[in-house]
Amino acid sequence: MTLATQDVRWGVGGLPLVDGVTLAVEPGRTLGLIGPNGSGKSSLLRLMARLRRVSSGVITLEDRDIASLSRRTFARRVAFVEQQATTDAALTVQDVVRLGRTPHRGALSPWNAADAAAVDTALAQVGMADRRDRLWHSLSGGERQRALIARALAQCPSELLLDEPTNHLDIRHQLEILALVQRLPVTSVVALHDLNLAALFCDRLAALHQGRLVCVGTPEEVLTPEVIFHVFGVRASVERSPRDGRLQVHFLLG
Ligand SMILES: Nc1ncnc2c1ncn2[C@@H]1O[C@H](COP(=O)(O)OP(=O)(O)OP(=O)(O)O)[C@@H](O)[C@H]1O
Repeated sequence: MTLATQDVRWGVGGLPLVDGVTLAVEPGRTLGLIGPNGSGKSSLLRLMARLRRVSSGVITLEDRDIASLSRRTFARRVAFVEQQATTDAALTVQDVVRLGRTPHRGALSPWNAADAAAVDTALAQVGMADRRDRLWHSLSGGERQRALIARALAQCPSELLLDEPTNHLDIRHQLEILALVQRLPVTSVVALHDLNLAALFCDRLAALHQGRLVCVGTPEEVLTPEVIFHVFGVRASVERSPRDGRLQVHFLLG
């Protein structure tokens, strides 16, 4: 396992917001975090990204407590694309993506061919190469999202954490970005609201409810009408598409 959480708890003012979560992500696979608003997905990702410290329990990367790793070692391995991340409006797309190279460069080392290649590849992967000179403030919400994903990819991480990466994206870019994440030889943890996209692109899913892990397994195991009702309070039927055999969640109204 590359990234794993063991009985992780975190809360504010005595209120548990992540409550005893034990999870492991298999190398190279994509784990989807699903759950309603406020169920703890972002909080868990922020703990895994070391932006917060666990109150108890441990998060490990290759069996080492992430709290014991140097900042640089951690940043060379793990990239995080936050929800609603902001950046300096005076920067260009290219400037922002170049920031992803920071963990790989010494304070005095010059920008080199490997840095440039990583930035070029990342921009191409998210379809932003033609907008590399655009100023941040001139970008649409979806273009910003793609630029932030490119910054994470330029970091060349072995673990990629994504909080609602498809939030601002049109359907083509939603499909392209998630297909890219699935295809990349990195271990990914992705918070997603769209259950059909989660079923399409994640190898395993973890369902959170009120900070607790309710169910973890393959999309078939997790996306059952019972789990969907328990977690989201919504009635659904789950079928296999006669066209391609993929799992499809239909929400039942009324
Ligand atoms: N710093 C904080 N102080 C107080 N409460 C917080 C803090 N951070 C998160 N919370 C609360 O913790 C709960 C979990 O929030 P979190 O953002 O992890 O949920 P989420 O599953 O990512 O939700 P969403 O789907 O809306 O993004 C929410 O009730 C939120 O208000």
